[in-house]
Amino acid sequence: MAARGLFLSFEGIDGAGKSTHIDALADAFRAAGRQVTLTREPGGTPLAEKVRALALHEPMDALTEALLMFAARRDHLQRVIVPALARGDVVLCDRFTDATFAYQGGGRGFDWQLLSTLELLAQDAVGLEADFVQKPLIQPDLTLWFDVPPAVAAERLAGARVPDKFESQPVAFFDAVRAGYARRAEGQPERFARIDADQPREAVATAVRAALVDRGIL
Ligand SMILES: Nc1ncnc2c1ncn2[C@@H]1O[C@H](COP(=O)(O)OP(=O)(O)O)[C@@H](O)[C@H]1O
Ligand SMILES: Cc1cn([C@H]2C[C@H](O)[C@@H](COP(=O)(O)OP(=O)(O)O)O2)c(=O)[nH]c1=O
Repeated sequence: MAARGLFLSFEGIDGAGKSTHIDALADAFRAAGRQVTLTREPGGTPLAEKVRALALHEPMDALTEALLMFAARRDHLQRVIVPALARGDVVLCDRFTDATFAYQGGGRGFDWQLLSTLELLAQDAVGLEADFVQKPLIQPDLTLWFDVPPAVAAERLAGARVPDKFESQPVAFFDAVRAGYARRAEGQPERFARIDADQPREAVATAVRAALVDRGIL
């Protein structure tokens, strides 16, 4: 029988350094004999990638943004994440629902309770043919939160790439996004591993591995 699927998400403000560590982690899981599905949000399916292009570049109000994120997420769950977990893959997802709470909730100030309602609707296992999922709400097994002061992240991003709609926000926006992540982590401490990302790359990589080893995942 295939190993049980494992769902890991990677979170943090833009420039925290999460993308830097995902490929190495994928290699570590493959070396341990696991099949890996690497994916991202918003995105991961043709439909969701179209939503990504809109959400990252078009101005819109926070409700429209939140609805688009959850619509993209449901398509992503149906077409990629749930089938991969059913096969027994390790799913490494660059951002998931915590980003909606942090960016649309924390950053843009959208109603937290309403986001929780949308989360229940979009991630309801019923209708996703996920018989193997015991919980009604599909969530990552573990979320690695790369936590870094916004000023440090901004310095890393300066000149690194052309900023999208979110990346060009002021530091105060990212203070609010970071507070959104902290609120989510406080609410679900067993699902979150906070990684101190304000360290050199090697130290961050060591902290990431330690978080997985401590939980018996690697
Ligand atoms: N620990 C680190 N110290 C300094 N720079 C880093 C560190 N980790 C990543 N970077 C650099 O910071 C930038 C943003 O990293 P990236 O992994 O793309 O962040 P994210 O995916 O969280 O937005 C990249 O140029 C990357 O090379
Ligand atoms: C998943 C998600 C991302 N976002 C934002 C956070 C990021 O600024 C942006 C895209 O994330 P990301 O893939 O990290 O950007 P990049 O490829 O440039 O590293 O979308 C939301 O606002 N809400 C969401 O639900």
